[in-house]
Parts: sequence; structure tokens; C-alpha cells
Amino acid sequence: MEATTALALSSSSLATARRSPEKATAASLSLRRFSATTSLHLRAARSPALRSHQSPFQGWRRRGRAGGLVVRAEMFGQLTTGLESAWNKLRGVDVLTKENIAEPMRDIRRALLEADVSLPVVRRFIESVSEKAVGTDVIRGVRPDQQLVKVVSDELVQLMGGEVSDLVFAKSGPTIILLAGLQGVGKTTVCAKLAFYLKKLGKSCMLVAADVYRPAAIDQLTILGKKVGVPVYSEGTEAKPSQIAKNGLKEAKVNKADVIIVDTAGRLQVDKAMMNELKEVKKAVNPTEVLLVVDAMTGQEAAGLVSSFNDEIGITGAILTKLDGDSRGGAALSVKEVSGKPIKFVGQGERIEDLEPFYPDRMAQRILGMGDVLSFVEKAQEVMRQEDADELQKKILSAKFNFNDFLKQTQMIAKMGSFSRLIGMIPGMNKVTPAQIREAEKNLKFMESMINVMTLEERERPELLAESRERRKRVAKDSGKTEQQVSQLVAQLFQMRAKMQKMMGAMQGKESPDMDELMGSMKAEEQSAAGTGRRRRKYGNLRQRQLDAMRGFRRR
Ligand SMILES: Nc1nc2c(ncn2[C@@H]2O[C@H](COP(=O)(O)OP(=O)(O)OP(=O)(O)O)[C@@H](O)[C@H]2O)c(=O)[nH]1
Repeated sequence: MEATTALALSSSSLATARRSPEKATAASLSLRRFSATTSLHLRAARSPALRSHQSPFQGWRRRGRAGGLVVRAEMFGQLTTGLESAWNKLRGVDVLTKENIAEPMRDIRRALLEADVSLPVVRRFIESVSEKAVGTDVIRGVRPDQQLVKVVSDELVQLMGGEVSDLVFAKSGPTIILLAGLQGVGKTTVCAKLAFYLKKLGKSCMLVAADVYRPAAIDQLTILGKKVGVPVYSEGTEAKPSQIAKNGLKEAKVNKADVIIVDTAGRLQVDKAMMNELKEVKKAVNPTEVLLVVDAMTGQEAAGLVSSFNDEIGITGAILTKLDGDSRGGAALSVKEVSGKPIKFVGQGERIEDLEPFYPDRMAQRILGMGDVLSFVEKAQEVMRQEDADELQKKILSAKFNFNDFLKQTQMIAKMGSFSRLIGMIPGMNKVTPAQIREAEKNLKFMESMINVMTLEERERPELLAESRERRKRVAKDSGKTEQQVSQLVAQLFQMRAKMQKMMGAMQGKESPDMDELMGSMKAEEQSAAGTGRRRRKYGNLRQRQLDAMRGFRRR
């Protein structure tokens, strides 16, 4: 019952905020605390770094090429901090206006420029966010600062390409992936990482060593190929790259490989010879994908490179490496907008498994560091219609919360995700152990089975059950429970009413409730035997009406 109580209250505070934002200070304060705690709990649960009291971004590591020194980089930390100051300026604001977003927008602009996002991209971004933030599509129940987070988040996702851009596979014959890029960006490493990733998808791969200028590159690829368990085709350093690629493709066809990945030579900077060579290789094998590997740490320069490679040889996308060492984020944010080509993968470490598809939405959430709050509020709104929330609040305040409402709440919990995930979101409930959660889930099912056999009238007016032993006996018999268990359920509903009223009163009035204290007292209430002096002393006048009802019920 505790979780249901807390959930009902959080929904109700949403309703208060929606109906009269100016009066909802206590309710929104409570929701704000709720949201902040939610974010923390979820991030802590997901991130091993946070579990040990670190920022979730502090766990990223980069090992320098030469020294083997471990450098910690806070991924996009700078940008996240910059954006935070924008949200903070909107605290206490009721609605977003052209005037009150001016300063936060300046902060966002500054944060993006400091993140090394190119100026035209920043301009377009700011324009679009400002327009949408002040526009009509207000998200009901979400505070203005959270609303701006949502608009910025959506725009960031769009900026980075919207959807994840999957690898394209050839319809027949081997899929050919040609990798290009400047020296030292991580091409050879990406060859092996990509093969490892594709192997996990069940594809057989072959690597082709077409970097003939750096002899060590062939050895490096051979070693990596062994490590990943994929064959490497090479002809030494004498043959022409286009010929090696062609022969490699023949070999792949004989071996029935699903995918071949061609490693090409890099240069220190873009030059004609490199471009011509790439064009020849491309002509020789007609690749399914031509991916440019760029180093995230070069910021907007990486985006410029994607653009010029695309103009020169025609590419299908980019792979952004060394994201683990990038504290700014300019490359991730600029590539698609500047070049029109999507980022398909990101490398975030030196290990073979440190390559993953680029998900614009996940990246936006990382940048904002607030995704969990928004997704929870959205989810809550999705399942809790405004009218239901208003209705529930009215019922709580007039002590009419009944078994139908109780069922609705438990069904809502089911819709919102697992009980265990939800319980972690409720302030004061975070200390609940997994065993207690399992127990609570079992209890809810247990209670539901009794409610399901009640008549509609009994569900509507629990007093009927409190007043009639016959009714309780019937419910016990039909649900296969004992009469005592039914009595306990009815008593619990009255306790829940009292508790909710107390919390709602606090939310609407002067102070926001201390969830820890309330949860504690709720537990104490359950532990103390019904009708004892301790129980009456503890709850006194506040619950007089409920106690009267319960006393009447016990006497029967
Ligand atoms: N931290 C980190 N290091 C990476 C990543 N990808 C590659 N590296 C490192 O970057 C260095 C260069 O990688 P290579 O794969 O040799 O680069 P390359 O582009 O093939 O270099 P050339 O053959 O000289 O053109 C190596 O030390 C890699 O371990 C990454 O995502 N994160």
C-alpha cells in the first residue's frame, strides 16, 4: 500500500501543478524533489560510477597512445554544466516567454560554442529552440525549466540525425565496408572493433589490409584480427591498395564471408594522393558503406572533414572515435548538421568492445544529464489522464479513496513499468531492499485477488465491508482468503485514506511532506496492532474520522 500511496500523491501533485501553477508551489516543490531524487536514483542504479559517489561521466577512461597513462575525461561534462545554468535561471518561472528565456538561451549558446559546435549550427539551433519553447505545445504537468530541457533535448536529437543510422548490408554477396580517415584517428582499431560487433550480430567477417604505407599497420591489423578471431587478407606493401581490395573481395566470396572491412592508409592531412587512392579503391570494389573515421577530440574540425571527404569521394557516414576523451562534444553535435552525413558508430575506449551504434537520443540524454526525469514525467502523463488525476485528488481530499481507486493505482503502476523500478523513484522508498520489493509485489497481487471478488458497490463504499461481517466472510470465501485477511485489507484502506489526506494537506498547504517520516510512520502504523493505545496516541485527531469508522468496523 505504501508505494500506491506515494504514487497516488505524486500523480496528484502533477494535477495541482497543471490546474493552478501559481498556487502549486508546495506541490511542485514536492514534485521537484521527487524528480531530482528520481534522476539520482535512476542514474545511481544504472551507473557504477555514481554508485560509488562519482559523476556518471567520470568513469570514462582514455589511455594515451604512448605513455599508457590513464587520463580521466568527463564526457561532455563542460556542456552539461553550461546547460545546467540555463535551467537554473528558470526556477520559479510559471510559463516560458520570449523575455524570460532570453538569458537561458544566451547560456545555451555560450555552452554550445564552448563545446566547439560550429557557429552556424549554434545559430540555427538557438533559433529553433527559442521558437519551440515559446510556442504552443506546452507539456502539461511539466515545469517550465523541464519544458525547456525537453525542447532542447528534442532539438539535440534532431541535430544529431534523429534516428539511429544503421549499417546497410548488401542484398547479395558480401557487404563491403571501406574505412577512410586521417592518420592516427583509430581506423585500424575500428576495423577490429567493427568485426567484433558484426560477429556478435552473427555475421562472418574478413579484414583487408590496404594500408600499404605504414608497414606496422598490416601487422597491427593481423594481430587485431587474431584477437577478434577473423581472417585478415594482406599482400604486403608492394601491391596497389585498389588491387588488394579487389583480390580481398574475391577471397571473401570464396570463403563466403558476409562482410569485408577494408582498412586504408591515412595521411597527416587531406591531400590529393590520398583522395585519388580512395577513389580507386572505391571504384574497384563498389563498397556498400564508405565510412570516414574521425577523432571526436578535434571538435568541429571533424565535422568539416566529413564534409570534405563526402564532397571528394562520396561517403555514407562517419565513425566518431575517442569519444571517451572528449569533454566538449562539438564533433558529435556538428557532424550531421554540417555534412549531411550521419554518425553511424562511436568509439569510446581502446578495447575491442568499445564501439557502439550512435544513438542520438541517448547522446542527448547524456549531454543533458536529465533524461530520466523527463521520461518519467512523460510516462506519468501518458498513463495518468488529467481528469483522472483531478478526480483522484478530490477523492483523497474528501477521504473517498476507495477500492476502485486502489485498483486503478496498481494498474497504473503496472503500466509505468516494473514495481521495482518505480519504487526506486519514490523519495523515501530508496532504502527498500529487493526482497522487500518482491514482498510488496506479492502483497499487491494478494490484495487484488480480494478486491476482484468484491461487488461494485463494496469497492465504491468500503464502509459496507467495514460494517458487515457477512460481506467480509463472503469476500474471504470467494477469494480463498481468511476472514482476518479481508478485515486487514479493509482496515488498510482506511489507514491509506488518512495517510493520503495528511500528505495532500501538506502538499497543498504550508510545507512539503517529509516522505521518509511518512513512510516510517506508515510502517510503524502497520506494525502496531489495530486499536491499541499506541496507535491512537500517534495519530490523534487527524485521523478521527477514519478511526471512528474503523472502530465501528471492529466492534461488528
Ligand atoms: N581512448 C580511445 N583510444 C582510441 C580509440 N580508438 C582508437 N584509439 C587509439 O588511438 C590510437 C590510434 O589508433 P589506430 O587504429 O592505430 O589509428 P589509425 O587511424 O589506424 O592510424 P594510422 O594507421 O596511422 O592511420 C591507438 O592507440 C588506439 O588504441 C577510442 O575510441 N578511444
